[in-house]
Amino acid sequence: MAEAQPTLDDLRRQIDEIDITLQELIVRRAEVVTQVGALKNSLSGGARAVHMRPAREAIILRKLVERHRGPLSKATLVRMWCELMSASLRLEGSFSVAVCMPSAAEAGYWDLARDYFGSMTHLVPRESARQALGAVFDGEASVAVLPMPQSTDGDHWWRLLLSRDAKAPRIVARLPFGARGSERGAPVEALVVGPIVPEASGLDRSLIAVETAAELSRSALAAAFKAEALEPSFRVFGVGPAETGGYLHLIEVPGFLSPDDNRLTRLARGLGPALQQVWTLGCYAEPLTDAELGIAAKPKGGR
Ligand SMILES: C=C(O[C@@H]1C=C(C(=O)O)C=C[C@H]1O)C(=O)O
Repeated sequence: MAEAQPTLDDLRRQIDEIDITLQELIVRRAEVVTQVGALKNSLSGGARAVHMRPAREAIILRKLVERHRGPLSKATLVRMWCELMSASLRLEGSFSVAVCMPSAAEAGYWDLARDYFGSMTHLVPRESARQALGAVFDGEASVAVLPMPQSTDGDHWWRLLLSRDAKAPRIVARLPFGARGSERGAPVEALVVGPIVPEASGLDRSLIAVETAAELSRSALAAAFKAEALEPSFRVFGVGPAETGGYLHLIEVPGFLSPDDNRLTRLARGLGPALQQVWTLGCYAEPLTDAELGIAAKPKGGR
């Protein structure tokens, strides 16, 4: 005899049981997070600290995607975990995000911030990248969501990060990390900046600012990086003159580079007198790819 099909009530009863189990687990997770927050507060010695750990979040999201199965999309699961981790972060202490939003029509950074930091995190709009970053420097916001730098930018906000102070704000994440949600306007990319010590997630890219004398060519700069096995990509080439008269370049390299990495010392030596200064501005965990997220390649020209 064929087994009886479950009724709608049977299936809903199963869903109700699963929801109870899920909720119990979420309650337990929140209890552990509260302990993490207390531990972080005791380690920071009472100083006001930003508890976000983007590298740890990237590791969690990558593992989540790797072990996922079944019909629910990985992109949706990542979005759910982003909401969960941001809610956790708010349990540990105050957390808010200043977002570069020049006008109501340019809401791309807001959409990215909301997708990553969740709909309950306090987002504050600022008219320019410089103002959003200013909110972090003034302690009005924990982190800022800023446009990915381009050579054509009128205002190079990353120049405000040229500091040797270990507590200065740093680039710590890139958005979107998961799939793009519904967004307004043309798709944009952003960097997250905050007073957080950059950490390696295992698959990272680092951002370096290099100040050179005006005459140094792109190929000479690239050769010096390659000699140290640092494959450079120039995000911004030769804006200047800097305060000290040289030219500033924003360069991205694969991997995690801390300020005391000896490749930087050797790079400085290799560049010789043409080099004036090198700064590490932070790093970001490489975002999940469409292939990792199980998203089919888009047809050329389409979205
Ligand atoms: C719980 C932590 O704090 C935050 C919340 C996280 C989470 O919910 O898993 C992960 C990283 C942090 O941004 C942590 O640092 O482990």
